[in-house]
Amino acid sequence: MEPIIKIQNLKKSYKKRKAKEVIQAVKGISFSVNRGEILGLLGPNGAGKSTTIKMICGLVKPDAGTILIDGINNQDKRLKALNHISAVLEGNRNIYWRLTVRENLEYFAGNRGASRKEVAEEVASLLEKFRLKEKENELVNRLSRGMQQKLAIAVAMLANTDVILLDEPTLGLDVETSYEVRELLRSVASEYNRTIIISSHDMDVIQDICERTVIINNGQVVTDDKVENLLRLFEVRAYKIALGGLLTERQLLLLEQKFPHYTYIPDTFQSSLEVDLEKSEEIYDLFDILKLESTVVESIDRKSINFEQIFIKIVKGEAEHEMAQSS
Ligand SMILES: Nc1ncnc2c1ncn2[C@@H]1O[C@H](COP(=O)(O)OP(=O)(O)OP(=O)(O)O)[C@@H](O)[C@H]1O
Repeated sequence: MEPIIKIQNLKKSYKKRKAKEVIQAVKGISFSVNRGEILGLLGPNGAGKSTTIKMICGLVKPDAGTILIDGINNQDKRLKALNHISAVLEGNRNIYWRLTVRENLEYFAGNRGASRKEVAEEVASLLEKFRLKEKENELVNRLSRGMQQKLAIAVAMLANTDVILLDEPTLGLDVETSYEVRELLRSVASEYNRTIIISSHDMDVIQDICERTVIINNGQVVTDDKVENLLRLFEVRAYKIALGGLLTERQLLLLEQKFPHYTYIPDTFQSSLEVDLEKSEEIYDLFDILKLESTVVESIDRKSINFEQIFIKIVKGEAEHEMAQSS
């Protein structure tokens, strides 16, 4: 099936107002988004995520490259392409702060030209699904951040677009509401077959609900893979070893040469050593180094790695070997 969004070689530079300096925010980004998929768009601060999202929504004009939305070029046929997208960006500007929850839902449902009966049914179902019923007559500006966020997502759903773009959907939410929003997003994608693109710094949320992630760094895509694959790829050869004493200078030097990204926490009674192996066989090299000074190995465990740690490795460029071996 054709992807719902296809981005090819997208570029965008900004000119700084006073200085003559040009900032290349996006330097040739390409990726696709499949229908019904929840995709995480990640990257450190300033990587180019917001610029990319704004170009997809037609808020910023690219210098080069194409964005096809359901096969329609969003430069040539802007309105037709944008009919497929709704966005909940920073500050939830897609809802009216001086209207109540119910008024917002009725307004946006009515906007689509639905009949009174349809509007009433849809509003009732969304109030129920998003657990907003008890606050239906509350003004938006008096709601908690979590309630506002749920309403903003409900309103984005009302537009009936194929794609919903969300910028930091769980930012500032308490744990319980964050889980509720995650659950809602999962069901929006599966029950209503919507495609969701999430930009977030919360790796827990990404690991929890995204099937695939596109990681951007310095204006370029550095990883485009399923979350599951990345977790498997990185988990498999990370070891945590408890040692019955300290390592010597000589051992540390050899470790540095063989496993440049090792972590060593010295302790006279029980030191800890964490090593990422490129190949499983390298465990023997590690044992050779330990054997040199007859270091006692008290335990050896597979280190569990979460998505946040993987993200940091990828962004710091420490992941080249893992990525190269998987491709
Ligand atoms: N309107 C603008 N004028 C000038 N420079 C800009 C503008 N918008 C973004 N930039 C610059 O472009 C680069 C990419 O910014 P962008 O906001 O796309 O990154 P981001 O990945 O969304 O970052 P964050 O996670 O901090 O929101 C940054 O260096 C930023 O300072």
